[in-house]
Amino acid sequence: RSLRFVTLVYRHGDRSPIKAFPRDPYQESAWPQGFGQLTQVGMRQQWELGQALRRRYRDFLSDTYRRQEIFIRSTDCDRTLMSAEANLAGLYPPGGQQMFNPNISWQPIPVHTVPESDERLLKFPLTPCPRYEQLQTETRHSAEYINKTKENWQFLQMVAKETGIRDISLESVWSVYDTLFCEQTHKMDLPAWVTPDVMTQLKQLKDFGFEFLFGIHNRVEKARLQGGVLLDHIRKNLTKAANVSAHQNLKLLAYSAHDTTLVALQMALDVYNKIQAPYASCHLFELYQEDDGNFSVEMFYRNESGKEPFPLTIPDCQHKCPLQRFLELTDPVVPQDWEQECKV
Ligand SMILES: CCCNC(=O)[C@H](O)[C@@H](O)C(=O)O
Repeated sequence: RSLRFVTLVYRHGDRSPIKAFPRDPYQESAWPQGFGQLTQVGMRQQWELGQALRRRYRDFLSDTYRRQEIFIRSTDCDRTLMSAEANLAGLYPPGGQQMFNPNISWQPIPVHTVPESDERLLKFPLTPCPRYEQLQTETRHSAEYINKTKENWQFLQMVAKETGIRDISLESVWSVYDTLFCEQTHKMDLPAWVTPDVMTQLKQLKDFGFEFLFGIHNRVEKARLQGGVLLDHIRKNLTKAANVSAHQNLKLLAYSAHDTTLVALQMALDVYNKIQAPYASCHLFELYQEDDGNFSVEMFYRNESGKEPFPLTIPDCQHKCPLQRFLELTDPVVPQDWEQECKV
């Protein structure tokens, strides 16, 4: 059997906080490049992912960059554009001939994007979509959501007071954890109220926030309106790759995106492990042509550096999933007409 086509979806590397809460001792000036920017830790994480992919696909990709075999698209965000560039530096270190300067072991490779206002594929949740908002309202009335709010009411009040955020909720608390996580990662002293137990509880609430976005209530319909849009695009490319002759050049499609991109996609595939996609984590789709000529799809998830990606299996299929079966099983979470299905 032979590997015919690969699609990658990865989260950017380590970044500075998106924002600071009002009473945070560290405001934007505390960060070298300000908020939301890829750090050198993040650049290294992406370069390392690129090197791991180079090893994994050393017999699949040409060892020198060939423009027809790879296409990279990123959201129009500094951290994702820079992540893709760092990733490519690891994936395609130029061989002798390709070095445009003998002192620089790097070559430019295009990273495509669309303006943020036109991004309809890689940034989630996709809005505006009235039906999705309706599902979110229904989710807020679910027992799970109401209980979670009740169980954490005192805690959320404490966090509101300590942070100076007035309207804190299960849906906004993610950014308190995120900011503190970034500060902790970069060895900045945390305020005294942030004990290890507080961080643990904040992390749990942050993870619940991701569940709220794409699950808890009516996961399948939420998937049709969210992650299923990206999955539809990926399915179309897998099907196209299975229908062109073997020397079809495009071998690798890479999408440089966000944690919500990976979570939306994995919720649609029903393979989400309930843990926020880590920095530079990568979901892999590999299309194989078997000896009998049929095609199968294998999925992997690399969410720990230095470890091999682990196999992901879509429910009701085996890890090596025949393409037709993969398409049948994912039909329910792919929108027929997104605009129409968003109408209420
Ligand atoms: C409103 C802030 C949205 N957050 C982002 O864009 C981040 O990149 C986030 O998705 C991430 O992956 O860290």
